[in-house]
Amino acid sequence: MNKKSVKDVDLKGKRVFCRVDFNVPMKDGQVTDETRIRAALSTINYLTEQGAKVILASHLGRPKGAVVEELRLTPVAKRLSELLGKEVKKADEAYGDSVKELVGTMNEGDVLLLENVRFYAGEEKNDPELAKAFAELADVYVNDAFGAAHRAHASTEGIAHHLPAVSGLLMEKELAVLGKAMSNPERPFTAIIGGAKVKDKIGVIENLLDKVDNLIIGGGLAYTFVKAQGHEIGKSLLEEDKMDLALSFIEKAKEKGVKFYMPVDVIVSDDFSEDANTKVVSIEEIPADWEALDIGPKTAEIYSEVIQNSKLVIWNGPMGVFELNKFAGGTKAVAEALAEANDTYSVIGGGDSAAAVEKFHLADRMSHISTGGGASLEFIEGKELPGVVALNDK
Ligand SMILES: Nc1ncnc2c1ncn2[C@@H]1O[C@H](COP(=O)(O)OP(=O)(O)O)[C@@H](O)[C@H]1O
Ligand SMILES: O=C(OP(=O)(O)O)[C@H](O)COP(=O)(O)O
Repeated sequence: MNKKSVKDVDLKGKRVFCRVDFNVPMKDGQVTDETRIRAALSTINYLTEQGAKVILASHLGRPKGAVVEELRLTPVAKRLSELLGKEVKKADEAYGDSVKELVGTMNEGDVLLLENVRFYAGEEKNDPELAKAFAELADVYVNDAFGAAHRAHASTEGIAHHLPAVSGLLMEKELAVLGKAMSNPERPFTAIIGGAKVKDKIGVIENLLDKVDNLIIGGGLAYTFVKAQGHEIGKSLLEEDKMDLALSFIEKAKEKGVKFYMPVDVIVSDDFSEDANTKVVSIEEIPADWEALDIGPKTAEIYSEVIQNSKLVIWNGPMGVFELNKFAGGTKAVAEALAEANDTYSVIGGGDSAAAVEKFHLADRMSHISTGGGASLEFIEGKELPGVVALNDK
């Protein structure tokens, strides 16, 4: 990476404003998935070991510029403190005199977590005044929030214009892993794109066709392609205005010699529920009143074989509605194939894909689970991430 990292600056005794992505799932005031907190530990430990005074900042949820009690970061500070094995002070604000006072009492190696930066309207607007107010708290800015790097906000972008600005270790790792995957991929290189956000993912497919050897389409995304080829898809997910684009991708794949895999069979259902009637049908035989909610067993077998024969696989988006056990088989088969493919480097991106892998207890058998869904997609699409662009060049 051509951006400076925490390893390139002197941190001893410095006040460091470190933006992290602690946007974690919570229930009844408890953190229910701490993946993102754990992922930030290496940077936080590095900063404290170097003798920095560590001021952490994060958003949580989408409070839209107002204080929302359930979105305070207090439970996160508690969990972080347990994981670090040391006290983490928690501020009730994210800038201003009370925070300055707290920072003034910090010793080298101390850790302070600011309040949710999205309690202030200026955060998402990238208000220069708020960016300046954040910057006044510190001597150095570190961005370790890969999951929010696609947002140009006051704490992810604006602040970087006021202080020496470097990446954290997680940010560096995410960019290195994804950068390697996209620029110098081991081959055969396979991308698996599924899920339900058809609009968001169309751009990714276009860019991927220039890079991959195999492109596998699954999940709700598949049926726009199936319909575009003239087949009945019943009530399956469809983005009608993307059908021409879908066809153009199939053509582009042919021109580029990319093998394009689509489901050959699917599990159809007469209702979107666990007690619905289901059956396996070939892709040409989806009944008009039914909805395809998972790939079928033949498709799962074909996809698994492609995975086993790949050296690098990027997977974003489940193959079916894995939240319901009846439609989890395709996603599970893909996750298992990735887990068993020992020679395959596997990169999982996207909140639901990561959750699926967790659900099947296969997370530790993947090579890299990205902390960013939207961010990893935008990176793979070839877009520049504002939170990275704003950092100092090496
Ligand atoms: N055939 C399908 N029909 C409807 N929804 C689907 C289908 N396959 C997968 N999904 C849904 O897609 C959602 C995940 O999509 P998406 O948000 O695009 O993935 P990710 O978060 O991994 O990027 C899941 O909730 C899953 O139930
Ligand atoms: O959870 C996040 O994004 P993701 O679900 O795409 O991984 C990030 O914390 C960014 O959050 P945002 O999409 O509210 O800006």
